[in-house]
Amino acid sequence: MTDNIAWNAVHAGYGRTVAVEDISVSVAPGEKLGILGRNGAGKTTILRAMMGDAKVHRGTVQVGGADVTQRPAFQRNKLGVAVVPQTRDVFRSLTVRENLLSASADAGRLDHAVAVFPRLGERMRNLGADLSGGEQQMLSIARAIMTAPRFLMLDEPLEGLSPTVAHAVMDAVRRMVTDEGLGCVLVEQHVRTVLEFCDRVMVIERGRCAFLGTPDELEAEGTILSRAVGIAAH
Ligand SMILES: Nc1ncnc2c1ncn2[C@@H]1O[C@H](COP(=O)(O)OP(=O)(O)OP(=O)(O)O)[C@@H](O)[C@H]1O
Repeated sequence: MTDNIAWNAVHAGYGRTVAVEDISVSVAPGEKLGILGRNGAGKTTILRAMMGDAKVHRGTVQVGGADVTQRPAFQRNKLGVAVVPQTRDVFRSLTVRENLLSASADAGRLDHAVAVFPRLGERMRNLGADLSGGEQQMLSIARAIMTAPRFLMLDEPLEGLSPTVAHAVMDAVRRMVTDEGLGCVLVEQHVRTVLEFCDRVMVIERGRCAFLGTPDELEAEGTILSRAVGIAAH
């Protein structure tokens, strides 16, 4: 358990507002947790609470057994947690290479990032602004893995991507989970992708956990999916 990241009875939000309540879940190395819920349910806030970007009113967040609730945001990254935000974290005026090296100057990590996303290797001298949406998403994920995280949290990484590119992105993440033991938290609107990719799924409904279990258990429940996510189970 001490290798995990964990949310322990977390109430979190912005200023005095509480956006999520009583969230408890942990993710082990090599595990894939999906978070589903309607728009505004609180999914991003759960990721932000882990990164120190949302205020934790009650409860604690832990990385590798250490309570990081009161620690500054940059320290969470140092401890091995990275997030790929929904906004795609890419500098448009820098080349792909400069984008990667701005996340970490470690040239060895550059080789790793290109091995994960060979397409970026062909675009090293292109500006971030000149990349396709799919390439920008690959670069955003590649920037996150430059810091050699043990846990990667992805916020709606497939938004706006074609099915082929979405497949390539998820394949790359899957390889890192399998080959490197990366722990993964995936917030995604593509419900089928979450059910197929993840070992466990948490469903958030109006800021609270409505379900936590395996994809099979969730599909068996049926009504939660249609109520909290808006799709039929089958
Ligand atoms: N910076 C902020 N300041 C104040 N309230 C915020 C802020 N960010 C989000 N909220 C509010 O917190 C609640 C949860 O938002 P959150 O972004 O976590 O939901 P979400 O499930 O990720 O939604 P979406 O699927 O639309 O991205 C919403 O009511 C939202 O309006």
